[in-house]
Amino acid sequence: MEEIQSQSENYRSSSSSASSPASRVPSSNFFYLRKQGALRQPISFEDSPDWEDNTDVEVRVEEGGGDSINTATTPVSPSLSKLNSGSMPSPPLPEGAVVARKIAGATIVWKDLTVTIKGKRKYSDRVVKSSNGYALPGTMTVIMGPGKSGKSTLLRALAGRLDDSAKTYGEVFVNGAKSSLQYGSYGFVERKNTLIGSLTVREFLYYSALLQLPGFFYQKKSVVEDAIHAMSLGDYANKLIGGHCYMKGLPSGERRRVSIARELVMRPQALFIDEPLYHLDSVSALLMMVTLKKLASTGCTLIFTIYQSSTEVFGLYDRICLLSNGNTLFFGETLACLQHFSNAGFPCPIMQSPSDHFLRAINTDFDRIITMCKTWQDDNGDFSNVNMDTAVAIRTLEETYRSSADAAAVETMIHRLTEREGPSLKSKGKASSATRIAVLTWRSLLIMSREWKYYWLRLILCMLLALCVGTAFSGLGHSLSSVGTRVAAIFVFVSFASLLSIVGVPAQLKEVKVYACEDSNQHSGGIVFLMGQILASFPFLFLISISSSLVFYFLVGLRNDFSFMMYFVLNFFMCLLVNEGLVLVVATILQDIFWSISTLIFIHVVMMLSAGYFRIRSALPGPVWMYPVSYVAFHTYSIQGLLENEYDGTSFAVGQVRTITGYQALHNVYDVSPDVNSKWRNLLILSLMALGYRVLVFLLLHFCVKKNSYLFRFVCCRLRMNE
Ligand SMILES: Nc1ncnc2c1ncn2[C@@H]1O[C@H](COP(=O)(O)OP(=O)(O)OP(=O)(O)O)[C@@H](O)[C@H]1O
Repeated sequence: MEEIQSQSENYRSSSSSASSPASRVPSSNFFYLRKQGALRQPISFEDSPDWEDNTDVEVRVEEGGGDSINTATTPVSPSLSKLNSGSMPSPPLPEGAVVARKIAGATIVWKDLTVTIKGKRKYSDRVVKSSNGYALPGTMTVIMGPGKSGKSTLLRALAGRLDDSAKTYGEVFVNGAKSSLQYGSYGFVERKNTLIGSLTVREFLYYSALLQLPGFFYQKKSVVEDAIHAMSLGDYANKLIGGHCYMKGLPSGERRRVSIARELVMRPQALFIDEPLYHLDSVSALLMMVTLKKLASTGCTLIFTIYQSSTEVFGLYDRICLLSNGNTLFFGETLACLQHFSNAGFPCPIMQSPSDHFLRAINTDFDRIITMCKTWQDDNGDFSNVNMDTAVAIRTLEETYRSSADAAAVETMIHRLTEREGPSLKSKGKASSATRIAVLTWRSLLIMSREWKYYWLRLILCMLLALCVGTAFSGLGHSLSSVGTRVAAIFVFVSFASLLSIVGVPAQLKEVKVYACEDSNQHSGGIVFLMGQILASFPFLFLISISSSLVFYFLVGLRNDFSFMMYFVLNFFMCLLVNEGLVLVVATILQDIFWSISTLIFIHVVMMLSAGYFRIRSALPGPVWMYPVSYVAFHTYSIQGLLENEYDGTSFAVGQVRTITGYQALHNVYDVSPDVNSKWRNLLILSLMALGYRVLVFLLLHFCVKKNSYLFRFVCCRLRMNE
């Protein structure tokens, strides 16, 4: 807490303006007065960076075990020492201090940046309109505005992460050059945390480092520890992210910091965060911002979006880009923004949070509330400090900014930052695909073994089902009259066990979400994910199939031969593998637990109906039920194979002299083939189906999740509505 206090003390002295110095701010605004004797140098346009060819990276001194990221091999980037020194005062050198290298941040400049989004029909498809601004190493630049003002879109445009439906016009410069950010040089943290609850913070970051970075396993430990320290997660490092029955999971603030730490293992020069304070209380928000401020002080360029923040948190920002409906209402230092509002006729009242004031002035949603409360307001005095229609206020602020010295100063700064190219940010090495498959397999194995709802619950349910079906159909004997009942037993066991596999949907869905997040940051790939997933699932599926098959097999009294029994186990294993693929396909498309489960139950019921038990397959109506449903239903091949395995080479006595083959005994009850190799053909079809579903999942991941297709957006849209 001491640390937080000392950092929050600093914020009061942390902002000064290039064009609107603190002297212009009313002295009554006590939050924004510079502390006497503060070490911070005011930033001015004379401080614009000079790119140096010097290969040394500035060093910073940290007390033992300090929370900085050591960047011993970080390549040089522009020396912006003067600007860097502007964000936080460096502490004096304590004795025995550990020398840590600073990260060479990236200078990001955007000029006349416009983003249009296809399909966004309301009013205009221009989501960001001619935005100008810059972010410097060692500083925190915040994109602020009401909901749907284009904050996330601008952030994505700067990071080069817009999806295909968006078009960007204008220029983005990285270190003075018109180029995009390369792999490893930047990190992007999405608004929603996608973490793995069954791993500890340290494990989660370690596996993430293994997926992201090339090199030996032991080398990743130090980057993970650095990321843990940088995000002040030391106390939580060995805690399970999702908790367990006797322990609650990580609080939301710590979860958010873990999401950020994941991006830090790459030691990025720039970090983009969409809403770091999303759903955080005021204490967690302040702790988050102080931690980010500390991270920025190591040299990293931080850009993030914020909807609203407390006064204390607001004071920590270096620069603010205020958006409303895609228009830039202000870009510059935080103090200057207050001055800008004052100049436009909307001074921030004393004791009111600047961010609340800004949003109050430019958020059109307030108009509705004011109208709604008109009568009450008349009786209780005016609770609005902006006595103007919001649309007019926005126009006034926009025009005031356009003609202000702040806008001119930003243009001058942009010109200076882009007139010479600095060192380009090189792409960092990636872990090889083989390493990634091995890491994902191991990680999935760990998750599957720890999350009891993944496979353990299914194992218990399948065992119980085998016991129930086995006892219900026990003592059948091997007479001709038992054929129909035996077919029923096999059908019930296979169909119901496959149906029970649906309990794995939530876990599968989580895996898909983690994949989507990792893939968007290029930490994973479709094939890598599928290989890891399928390899890790093998031992669990085999365990389920062998244990439940054996119970069922012996209780019902199927053929007493090892090879026939092993075929039964193998067939049931393949059946579970196909079903796993089907579950993955549905979960990938629908991305929602309720809809995935409902759809899967419906698919299973339809497949059971067409599997040839309720009505023999050859008698099913041709269109739909026969073609294609009965051919697509994996139940058909599995049950057919199992029955052929059970009755192949058998014969039944009919009367005194006549005998019939197993095939003849069966073919009136279930559609089987007289061919002796048919059971193996059915097994092959099942394995091809398992493969086919994986290929389908790969295509869906590639074209729907990754490319953010219309289908995927439609589904996401519907889910957002559900939320
Ligand atoms: N992929 C997309 N397809 C269609 N419209 C989009 C897409 N992305 C953003 N938009 C639209 O662009 C506008 C700005 O969205 P954006 O997410 O950038 O705003 P925001 O300021 O971050 O808002 P919020 O904080 O509410 O998410 C919104 O009207 C949104 O509906």
